[in-house]
Amino acid sequence: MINLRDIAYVRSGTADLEAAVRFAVDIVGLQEQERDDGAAYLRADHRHHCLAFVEGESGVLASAFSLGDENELADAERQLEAAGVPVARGTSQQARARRVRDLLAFDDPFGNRFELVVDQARDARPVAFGRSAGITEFGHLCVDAPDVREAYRFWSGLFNVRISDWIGDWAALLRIDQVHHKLAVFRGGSPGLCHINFQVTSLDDVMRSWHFLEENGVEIQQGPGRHPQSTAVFLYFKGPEGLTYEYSYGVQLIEDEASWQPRWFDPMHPASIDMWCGTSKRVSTQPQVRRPLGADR
Ligand SMILES: O=C(O)c1cccc(O)c1O
Ligand SMILES: [Fe+2]
Repeated sequence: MINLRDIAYVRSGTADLEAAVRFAVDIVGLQEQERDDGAAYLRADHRHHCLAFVEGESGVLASAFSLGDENELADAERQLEAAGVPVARGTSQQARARRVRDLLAFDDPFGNRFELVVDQARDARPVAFGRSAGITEFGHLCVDAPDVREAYRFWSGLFNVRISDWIGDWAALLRIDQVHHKLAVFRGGSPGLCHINFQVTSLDDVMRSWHFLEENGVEIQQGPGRHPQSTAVFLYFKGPEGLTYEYSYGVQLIEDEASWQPRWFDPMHPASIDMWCGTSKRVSTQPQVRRPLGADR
């Protein structure tokens, strides 16, 4: 089993690097750590960066997890190849571009590109946030997949990934440590990044950001609301080129691994994504789990 230690970064292609960076800094509140060779690195916490925009075609390029050391990376390569998953070992140039010591890349069964990295650079300085959104850390990443249960079988079969909760077969919330989830898989017609999440310090941060985003004409995708799964108060909003961001406050920890029982939330009810809504009778026979990216994907 491959032991994922933490999420590391998301790399996203952008046709307008300046617009992507300005939004990430001025609106989301991240720090522009540096630019280098057509890429811009955005920081939220101790990581050198958690989001890299790369000049080129729009769309997610890769999502990365960190492993413990080079031995675990070599072992992961062996295990993936033994499972018939093609692996590409990163070059020193690619590692440098990611500010890691070494990496490998593979695709999930649906074509989502993932990278496993070791020794992601850490920055010991305080984060110089673009605005005071209250961000504490890069919280989780969510990818799209046509078959969420197949995605779960892939991740739980090869990695230390456990199911924390289901929203029907529309979404799987997956943990690799005590945090309720660091990886989520949403049902989508094609591979892609569903959203990237940042944890914030307080409920006030979520609500203040809501007003800030509204005042700045940013498209709110959903929320403020409260997820019944992690119990986090959330707010999804849309950045340039369809990149959806999520702030959330209050994600629960699963501290008693042995006794945790995954729950199955009814996707037909809006309260399954936002427990503050949908108190009227069931209003539709269609799944109400409004994907943060909208059902059209
Ligand atoms: O935090 C959660 O529980 C959650 C639930 C559904 C979808 C999400 O994006 C979430 O972050
Ligand atoms: Fe989320």
